[in-house]
Parts: sequence; C-alpha cells; structure tokens
Amino acid sequence: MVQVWYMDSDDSDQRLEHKREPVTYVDLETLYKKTGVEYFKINADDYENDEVLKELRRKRGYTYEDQITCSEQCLPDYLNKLKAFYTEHLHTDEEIRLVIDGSGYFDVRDGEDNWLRIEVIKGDLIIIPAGIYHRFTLDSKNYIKAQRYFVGEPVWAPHNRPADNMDCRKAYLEHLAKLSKA
Ligand SMILES: CSCCC(=O)/C(O)=C/O
Ligand SMILES: [Fe+2]
Repeated sequence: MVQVWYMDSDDSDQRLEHKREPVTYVDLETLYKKTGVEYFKINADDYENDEVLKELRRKRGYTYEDQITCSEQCLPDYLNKLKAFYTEHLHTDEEIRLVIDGSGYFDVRDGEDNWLRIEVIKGDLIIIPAGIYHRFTLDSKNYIKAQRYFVGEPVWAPHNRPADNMDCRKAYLEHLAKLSKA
C-alpha cells in the first residue's frame, strides 16, 4: 500500500524516510486535494492486461511508453541523473510513472510549500501534474524500474525552481485553488 507523509526539514541522506515528528500520514484523497497528484494500483506482473491501466491509456490518450531503470548498473550517467531528479523542478506535462519493480520516493510540494513524500513500490502508478514542484530519489535499496507514459512526443526536460512565470505553473496553481475548494 502506498504511503504518504509530511517530511522533516533535515537535509541528511535523501534516501532515508525523513518522516516529520510526530509522524503525519496523508491519505490519497487528501493528497489529491492538496497537490492534484493521482494514484492508481496496477498489477505490475501483467500490466499490459491490467484493466485500470487500459482504461487510463484510453481515456488520457497515452501514445508513448518506455521503461527506465534507476540503478548504478543500468542508468547511464547515474550520479548526475540522480542529482537532477532530486533537484526541485517542474515539467510542462504530467509525469506518469508505473513502478514495475523496486521502490523510491517522489516528493511533491503542497499549496503551503510543505514537502509530502510519496513512497512508491511495485504496482503503484502515480500521475504528477504539470506545473507542480517535485523531485525524486531512490531509497536505501537503490533500485527502481518504472514504465513511463506520455501523450505525443515525450518531453522529459525539468525546469528547476524558480519557474513561477511558466504558463504550466500558473495553470497548475489555478487547478489547485479549485481542488482545495471542492
Ligand atoms: C522513477 S522515474 C525517475 C524520475 C524521473 O523520471 C523524474 O522526472 C523525476 O522527477
Ligand atoms: Fe520530474
């Protein structure tokens, strides 16, 4: 089961859990209202035939997919990539990731600029909205394999914070304001 919690402000090893004291977990509905992040459970052993994923692909029109493995052996330019993933950034498009194996942490900012840490494991699919500040790190097991989906030609470019004048950022903040009123 995916777990989400508020992070502490300790800047020691990013691969540790960094749970704020007292530990404060956030359920998936609250995560959605506070950030717009969506979550789906998928059968990672047979994801091509998973009905939830089929429906998502149909409804959201994903036309591109590939797989990324983050480990010292498999990821070219490993250290620089990990550094870039953990630098706070946003994208002009949604970031869709389905964990096929391994685990890691996606950190997202809520509307008050607190970090929420989302622990993802095999079978977790998350959709990180365009325009949200976020970052990714491996956990202490140092390994994740994930499917990536995209509508059209993929654009992976991160825009590091500050990127407040970007249209996708402004659109995200408007979307967030509506979510928090719903
Ligand atoms: C587990 S996928 C690697 C992280 C990534 O692709 C990204 O863009 C993080 O923000
Ligand atoms: Fe990203």
